[in-house]
Amino acid sequence: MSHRDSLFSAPIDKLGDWTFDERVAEVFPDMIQRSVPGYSNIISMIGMLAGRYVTENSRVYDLGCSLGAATLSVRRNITAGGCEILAVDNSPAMVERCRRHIDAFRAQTPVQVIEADIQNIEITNASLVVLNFTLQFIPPEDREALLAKIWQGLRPGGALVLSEKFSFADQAMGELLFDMHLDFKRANGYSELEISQKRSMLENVMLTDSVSTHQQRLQAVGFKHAELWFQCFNFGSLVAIK
Ligand SMILES: Nc1ncnc2c1ncn2[C@@H]1O[C@H](C[S@+](CC[C@H]([NH3+])C(=O)[O-])CC(=O)[O-])[C@@H](O)[C@H]1O
Ligand SMILES: O=C(O)C(=O)Cc1ccccc1
Repeated sequence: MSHRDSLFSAPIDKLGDWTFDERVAEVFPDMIQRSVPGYSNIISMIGMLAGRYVTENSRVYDLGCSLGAATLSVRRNITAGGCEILAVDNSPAMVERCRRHIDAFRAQTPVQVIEADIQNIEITNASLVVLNFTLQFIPPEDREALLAKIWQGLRPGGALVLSEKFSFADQAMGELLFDMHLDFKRANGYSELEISQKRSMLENVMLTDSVSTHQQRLQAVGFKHAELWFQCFNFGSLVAIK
């Protein structure tokens, strides 16, 4: 169903900034699987968290949903009744494919796929919010305001899953984990040229924080509990409870 990512295999003249356009959307499942260590584990474990945290008559928000992988995992695992999933992305190419992808499966819980900037939507009555590798694309100065809005929109006891690529304060550890990620990409068939062209396109667009920056920000907006529950190299996921 999904095509192999060879978008950056030939030399590109002028490398612009990264965008989630048609071409990226077309190969996205292959790209993310080969680029993000732990991705499929995180997707299936978001489903397990949904089984625990999604309560009757509440909403789930999948912010930066891409093709809806997290939404589908959540939907498969919801046992509570009267729930609704809102899957939001600002890339028209992703939203169009996400709708088709989700309509291909039947299930109880309805899903609304919304084309919007997650910074502009309203969040209410949420028992679970998923930011699966999306906050890293929001300008750093806007991240706290977005998390504050999520906190406001969560029910007491509700959960936020925040998965990100991390930076590290310790330079030696940062280099080791970064290099292990490079090895992971090489092992998945990416060439040095593909790796370096993609890195340069992401440079201005995807700005990473350390785990402790994420923890401090979550605490600052009001989350009582926040912990890293998964990590593979410089990628991982936190869960925060209101
Ligand atoms: N301001 C924004 N508003 C809405 N969407 C945005 C914004 N900025 C970026 N996006 C969207 O966030 C997604 C990030 S990918 C998420 C993977 C998915 N969660 C998954 O579980 O497969 C992660 C990655 O590619 O590393 C893209 O689809 C963007 O269009
Ligand atoms: O490929 C990388 O180096 C990444 O950091 C992850 C990624 C995966 C898919 C789109 C953009 C970034």
